[in-house]
Amino acid sequence: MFLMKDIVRDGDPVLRKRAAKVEFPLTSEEKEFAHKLMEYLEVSQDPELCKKYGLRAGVGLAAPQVGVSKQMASVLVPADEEGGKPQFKDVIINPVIVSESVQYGALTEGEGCLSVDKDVPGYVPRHDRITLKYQDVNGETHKVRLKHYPAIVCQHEIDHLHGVLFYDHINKEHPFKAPEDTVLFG
Ligand SMILES: O=CN(O)C[C@@H](CC1CCCC1)C(=O)N1NCCC[C@H]1C(=O)Nc1ccccn1
Ligand code: NI
Repeated sequence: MFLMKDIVRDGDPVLRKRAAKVEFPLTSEEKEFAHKLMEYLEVSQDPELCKKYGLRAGVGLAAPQVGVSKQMASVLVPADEEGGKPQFKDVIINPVIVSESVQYGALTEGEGCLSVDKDVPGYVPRHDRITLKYQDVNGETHKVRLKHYPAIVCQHEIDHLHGVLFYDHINKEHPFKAPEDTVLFG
């Protein structure tokens, strides 16, 4: 199981590389790796296990964050209300945003990253709605329309696969200035 010691931190060049496309069928090692990417999120979102293993709870984890420069990331966006099913849950492989809203969305409290230990305050403007195409571990292609928080999370993960970190998007002069009619939420 991945632990915090396995998570690569900002400054390591692997976080600034463009990750390689994944070929199908996946090797058994790649299948196991994809499972571990999701397992981290599941364990970290369980308060007891999170504490037991000293994890930082996360809703996404990209392969480069554990030193693997491959186009693969796990996303687990919890249900809005207790006990509901997750808003989005899958390991997205070779993801491509095929269309995106003109309108921006941003988390009111800004973003963080398991690979960035410092706080970087400011809005991270992203597309409020996206159409995402990706392959799952079985090589099945999915095309999903996401909006608001799930869309933000997937864009944060896809950025990692392109060597981009959240604070690259923060306006240096006016960190809490967002583009016109940005949807602020969270
Ligand atoms: O690339 C992936 N990462 O860097 C993990 C990040 C991904 C999110 C950051 C903003 C959008 C995607 C992550 O999850 N976090 N960032 C740092 C600490 C907090 C943590 C978080 O938001 N946790 C959380 C939220 C709701 C429910 C449970 N846990
Ligand atoms: Ni991150």
